[in-house]
Amino acid sequence: MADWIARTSGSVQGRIQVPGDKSVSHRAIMLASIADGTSRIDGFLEGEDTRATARIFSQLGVRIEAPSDGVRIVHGVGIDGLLAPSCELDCGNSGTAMRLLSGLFASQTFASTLVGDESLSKRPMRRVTDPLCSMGARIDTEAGGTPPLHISPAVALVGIDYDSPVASAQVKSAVLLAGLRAQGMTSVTEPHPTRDYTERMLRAFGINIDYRPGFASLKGGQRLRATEVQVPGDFSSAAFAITAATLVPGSQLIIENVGIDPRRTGLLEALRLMGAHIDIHNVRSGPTGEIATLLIQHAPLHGIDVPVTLVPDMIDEFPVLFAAAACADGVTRVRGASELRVKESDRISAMANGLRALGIDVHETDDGADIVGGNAGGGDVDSLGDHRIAMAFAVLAQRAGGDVQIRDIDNVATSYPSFDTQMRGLGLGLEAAN
Ligand SMILES: O=C(O)C1=C[C@@H](OP(=O)(O)O)[C@@H](O)[C@H](O)C1
Ligand SMILES: C=C(OP(=O)(O)O)C(=O)O
Repeated sequence: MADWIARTSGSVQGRIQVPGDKSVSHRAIMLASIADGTSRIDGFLEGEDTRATARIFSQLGVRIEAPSDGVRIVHGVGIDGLLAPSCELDCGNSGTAMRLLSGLFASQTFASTLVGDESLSKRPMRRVTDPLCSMGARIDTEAGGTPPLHISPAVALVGIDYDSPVASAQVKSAVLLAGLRAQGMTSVTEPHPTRDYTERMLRAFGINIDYRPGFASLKGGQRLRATEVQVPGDFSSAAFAITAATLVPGSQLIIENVGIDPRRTGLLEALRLMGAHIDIHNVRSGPTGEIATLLIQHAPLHGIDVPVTLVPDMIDEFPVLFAAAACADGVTRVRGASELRVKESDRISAMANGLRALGIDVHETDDGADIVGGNAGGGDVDSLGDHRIAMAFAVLAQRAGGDVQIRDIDNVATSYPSFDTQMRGLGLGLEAAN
């Protein structure tokens, strides 16, 4: 189990591109694998989560070439061409992989078992198995609704008009992917619009799909056509450098080629409400939403009540928002974010405990926290094996009064393997502990 030591260094300076978007990379492999023909993916995230998805399709008979870093050539086998697996399919740490694949495999005529690591094995799966089973799928979980998922060969799925109780792109995507091979129409309505990459990318792969914010609908029985996918930089990875540059005096940072879809960039809004200086330049449209260059300068922050409507748009960015709040003047209140308790770790407690270990006052609630900005000191924090908790504390340490030891950082490789090298290149104080 590896640790980091992170500490204040100089200002954050430079120009970077962050690795490819994780959500788009997962979907690109999945859709290209079940398409007719050969697809090319550029900018693929070379992370453990997305590589796990690619490995699963290789185990189902899809030939996937990796001629160079970030490139995949996927020889699609068609929607009915996947082969029965001869082993359990390992989704690693990835909720996205397990939930989306449960939808895709629910309609297959072979049995499959989806397993995950210790963290994924604790995450709730009924949010996907309930709607899938009401379409006719047969999926068994552990007693508490947790993995492994044992998916029985499908008889015939029927379309569903699903009113999702949770704002989750993973739930929406699982139902839509099952709908590809279901009889009739499959529709999903969400309580709050979430990222629409599945919808956009299905359309790019030739599927006739109707969608608008908070709603998507498609007819079963269509086939996918191979295409080229250009994966944008992952805003959720950019979030760490954005926050570091905001927090450290004298910083000036440029991040190029980042996806700025509004369903992903709630953190920009929240940081701006707190006083951040972030400019967006060179906006252009791409197949998965707008892409831009971000220019960030240091600015002193003040506490805010994070608007509840922003929560789904920044769902993966709360760990680093907590870090920003710890350095802000006054109290930052987060509410309506109970989903954070069922991510790779319970992200509310993980952040609250770590912040307290550094001397920051935090009051937890069921669905959020009040973070009292102050002067963080050095100390020892446990990431609980959660990539985003580890990276958030690496950012906060740049403003701490002493060394911060961050425990259990290996899982950073799931989403951002080059994080430490890239951050050191920008001037952050971050090294492996021995
Ligand atoms: O669809 C996706 O790619 C994702 C959706 C979000 O999860 P939920 O659907 O559980 O909100 C997000 O937290 C996750 O990192 C990726
Ligand atoms: C929650 C995350 O991913 P997943 O749900 O795919 O594990 C994340 O990357 O922060």
